[in-house]
Amino acid sequence: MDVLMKLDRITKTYHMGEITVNALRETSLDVFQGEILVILGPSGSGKSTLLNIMGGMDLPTTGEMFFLGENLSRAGDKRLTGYRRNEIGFVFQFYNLIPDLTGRENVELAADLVDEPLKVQEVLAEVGLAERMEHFPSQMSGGEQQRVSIARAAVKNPRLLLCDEPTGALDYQTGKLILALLVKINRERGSTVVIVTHNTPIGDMAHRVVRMRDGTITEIRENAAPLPPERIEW
Ligand SMILES: Nc1ncnc2c1ncn2[C@@H]1O[C@H](COP(=O)(O)OP(=O)(O)OP(=O)(O)O)[C@@H](O)[C@H]1O
Repeated sequence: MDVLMKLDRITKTYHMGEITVNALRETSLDVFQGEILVILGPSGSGKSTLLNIMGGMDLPTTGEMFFLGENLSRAGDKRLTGYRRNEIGFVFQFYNLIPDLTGRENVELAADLVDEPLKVQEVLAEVGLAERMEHFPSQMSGGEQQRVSIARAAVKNPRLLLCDEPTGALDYQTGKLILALLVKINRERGSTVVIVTHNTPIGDMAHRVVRMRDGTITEIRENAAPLPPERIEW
C-alpha cells in the first residue's frame, strides 16, 4: 500500500515550569493511503498530540513527519497553513462550529478556502442535512452539529480526515451514524481517515488499529474484516 504519511521517531515534550511532560516518545508510524486507522489509548497516552502533529497544528520537538514524501516537520508557518487548508479535514469532539453562521455557511466557509471544493449543498445532503442546513448550531442536536462538522471537513475533499473523539459527545446510536458517515467518505471519496478514541470497540471498524500508552505505540493490528459501524457494540 502507498504511504500517505510517515512519522519517524516523533517526540513531543512540554515544559511547564520545572515539570517536563513527554507527551510522545520516539513514535514512528506509517499511514497508508485510503485506510481507516483507529488510534486507541487511555487518557493522556498522547493520541491527540499525535493527531495534532499529523494535522500540522503542532510541530514535533524532535523527529520527522513526511506527507507524500515532503518533510513537513521543519516546514514554515506558511507551508503548514497551506497543508492544513488543502490536505486536511478536522472533526472534533465538540464540533467547533462558528455559532453565528448557519450550517450551510459553516460549510461554505471551508469550501471557500480550497481551489476545488465539492458542492456545498451536495455534501450537506450526503450527511443528511438537506432540510436543516439553514439552522444555526444552537438550533441543532449534537448529532446534527457533528454532521455539519463532517460536511465542513469533507467539502474540501481532503486527502486526510483527522477525527478526535468524533463520537465522544454523542449517544450510542448517533455515534454509530457519525462513524458510518466517516466510512462512507472513506469509501466514496478515498479520503484516508484517522480516528482517535478511547472507546476500544470502535477499533473493529478500522483497517488497522494502533494502541498507545505513555506516549508510544505499543501495538499495531490489522483487521482482516473491518465491521460496519452499525454492527459495533459498546
Ligand atoms: N499544551 C500542553 N502543555 C502541556 N502538556 C500537555 C499539552 N498538551 C498535552 N499535554 C500532556 O501530554 C500528554 C498527552 O496528552 P494528549 O492530549 O495527547 O493525550 P490523549 O491520549 O489525547 O488524552 P485524552 O484521551 O484525555 O484526550 C498528557 O500528559 C497531557 O497532559
